[in-house]
Amino acid sequence: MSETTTVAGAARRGGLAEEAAARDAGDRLAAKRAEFVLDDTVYLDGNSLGALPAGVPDRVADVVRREWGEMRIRSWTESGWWEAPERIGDRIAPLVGAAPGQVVVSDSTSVNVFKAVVGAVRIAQEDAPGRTEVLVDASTFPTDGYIAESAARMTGCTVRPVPAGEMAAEAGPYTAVMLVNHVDYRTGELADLSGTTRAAHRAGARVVWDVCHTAGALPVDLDAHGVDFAVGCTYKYLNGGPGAPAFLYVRADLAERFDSPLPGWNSHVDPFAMASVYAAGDGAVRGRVGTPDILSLLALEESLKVWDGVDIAEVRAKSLALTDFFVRCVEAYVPDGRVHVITPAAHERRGSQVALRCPDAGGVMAELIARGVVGDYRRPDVLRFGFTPLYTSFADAERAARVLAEVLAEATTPGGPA
Ligand SMILES: Cc1ncc(COP(=O)(O)O)c(C=O)c1O
Ligand SMILES: Nc1c(O)cccc1C(=O)C[C@H](N)C(=O)O
Repeated sequence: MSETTTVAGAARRGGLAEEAAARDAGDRLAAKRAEFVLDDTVYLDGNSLGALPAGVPDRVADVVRREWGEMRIRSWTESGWWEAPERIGDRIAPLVGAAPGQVVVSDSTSVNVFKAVVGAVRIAQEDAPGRTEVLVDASTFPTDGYIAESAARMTGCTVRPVPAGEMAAEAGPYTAVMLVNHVDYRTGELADLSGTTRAAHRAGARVVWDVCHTAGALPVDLDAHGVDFAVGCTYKYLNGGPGAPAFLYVRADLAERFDSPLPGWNSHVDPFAMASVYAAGDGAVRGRVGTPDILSLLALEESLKVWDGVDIAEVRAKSLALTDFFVRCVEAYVPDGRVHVITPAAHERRGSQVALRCPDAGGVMAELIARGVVGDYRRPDVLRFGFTPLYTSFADAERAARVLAEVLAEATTPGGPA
């Protein structure tokens, strides 16, 4: 590298580092970072596993020692364990634009995909028995595709993969259900929830949205858009912890018609009647199956306190500013042609991550992690950086791009990291 290039590079870096500092100083969400357990690492993997909210360890210890250790069985009633799936569902509801009573926290996202797809097909076929097609977005997270395939077989349907952007045009008289990922987990592309839902309904079909990558990252507005069913995980932007239970949304006016394919005793109208004949409970309760995972549920409940007083619209504004800024830093620092941004530039088509196509992405990410910048690698050639506005700073974005440029510069040097 010539001396002139080095000087020009330093000036550019200086400008962006100063801009990052100024933006952090004016960031109204900046104080939220102190509510998480973080270190000097630049953590850009909150779209896979959110960071630990600081209140969780003490709360979990209290649940284990006092509620379980001392109160034992009494806690099902006296500590509010039994109602936790609906209570915590109601805490998540405003974050995804749902009125109370429609969200239950239970099981994994995969299991909820099953409940939602079968439930939606049953409703669609009740309305029109000839509907035998399930459209699944072609670049779906794999679990949704696998489960849709099985759900389809069980309901006399077949699955047809269609790109998320073409779903609206592809829905027809045979379509029972469309299962769509709100954000493409690999590229970060945001699907058109409003238009696709409208198109599904125009065609007489039902729609199931997987909002794993948008819940807690941007306004989802499930009620406003008339979504039928939605599922989402709580361990990404909702910071519920590894394996935290997922949620299921069933629109209020469909609740009565939701015929769950997993009608466990917890979803019964009177579970402790221990009746031999099943009678579904009302509202969100219908989404339950068996005994809730109380330790994880209550850890999640504590995690959700970081959202007190937070406006999701403000989170979205910061997410877009962070991702715009990160892309600018990458373009300024990384030598031309070394990476290709595959996340759409248009705000209305972008989630809360930036994905870069890069040869030897696996080796590059390993080196980034070794240098304190944690993103993730998705095979074969994608570097993925998730931006969690509650704890990611503009300085983090600048440092991540700077370290990426260093790693890539060394990779082209004989004996360099990649
Ligand atoms: C879009 C999407 N759906 C589902 C899942 C996972 O589902 P589960 O929580 O059942 O592992 C993930 C991530 O793991 C995901 O990104
Ligand atoms: N759920 C995960 C897990 O149990 C282990 C490792 C990663 C995950 C993920 O969440 C992956 C994530 N859904 C993705 O978008 O790639």
